Amino acid sequence: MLKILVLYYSQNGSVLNLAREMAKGIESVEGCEAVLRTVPKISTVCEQVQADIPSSGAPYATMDDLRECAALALGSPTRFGNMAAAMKYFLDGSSGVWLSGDLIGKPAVVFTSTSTMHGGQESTLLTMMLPLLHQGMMVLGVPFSQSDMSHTQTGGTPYGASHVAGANGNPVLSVEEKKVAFSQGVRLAQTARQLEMGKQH
Ligand SMILES: Cc1cc2nc3c(=O)[nH]c(=O)nc-3n(C[C@H](O)[C@H](O)[C@H](O)COP(=O)(O)O)c2cc1C
Repeated sequence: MLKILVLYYSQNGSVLNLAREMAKGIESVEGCEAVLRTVPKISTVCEQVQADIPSSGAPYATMDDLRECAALALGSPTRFGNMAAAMKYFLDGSSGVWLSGDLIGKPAVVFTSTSTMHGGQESTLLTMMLPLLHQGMMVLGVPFSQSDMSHTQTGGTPYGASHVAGANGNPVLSVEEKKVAFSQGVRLAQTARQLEMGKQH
């Protein structure tokens, strides 16, 4: 089984729902398993620590999850046009993985959620790609052959799946947002599989 890491941060469930659709897409590809992981909140109060295991939801990711994955789907809410600090903090701790080169040549995708339509989805998605490129990953987008991309009235971008949650933070995905996220999971898993098969020859 190829383990594909779906690493996300979500406060109100929007990015979590995208992660779940992505995982369904991954698991629809034969031989691929989605491993859902999250990261803890961070605090400006340095003394404050969280339990090692969250009280509910996906377990916290470790650096070994990163090292051992065959591919990575990385999701974060948009915070002022960028990824959330909690995800950035986790990635900033991955220099050991960078030194080992364990992510070089592995495929990756990114996804996000915003409250507003023009609130920075593209800037978040594009900047989330940067640490992955430094890690040597091969970043995939969403092609317009995915027909929902041309019809969506909410989320779904060529840079990655997305959701527009609105002012009240509604985490329920539109049909198109679900389909774009699912298809991105499929594309990631199929690419990981093809790369794996190439190694075996
Ligand atoms: C500190 C902060 C900054 C935010 N910045 C933006 C932003 O730049 N653009 C935007 O449209 N929404 C912004 N939002 C809203 C979130 O991106 C949005 O509610 C998202 O759907 C949350 O995802 P989640 O439900 O997975 O936590 C911000 C929210 C917070 C708390």
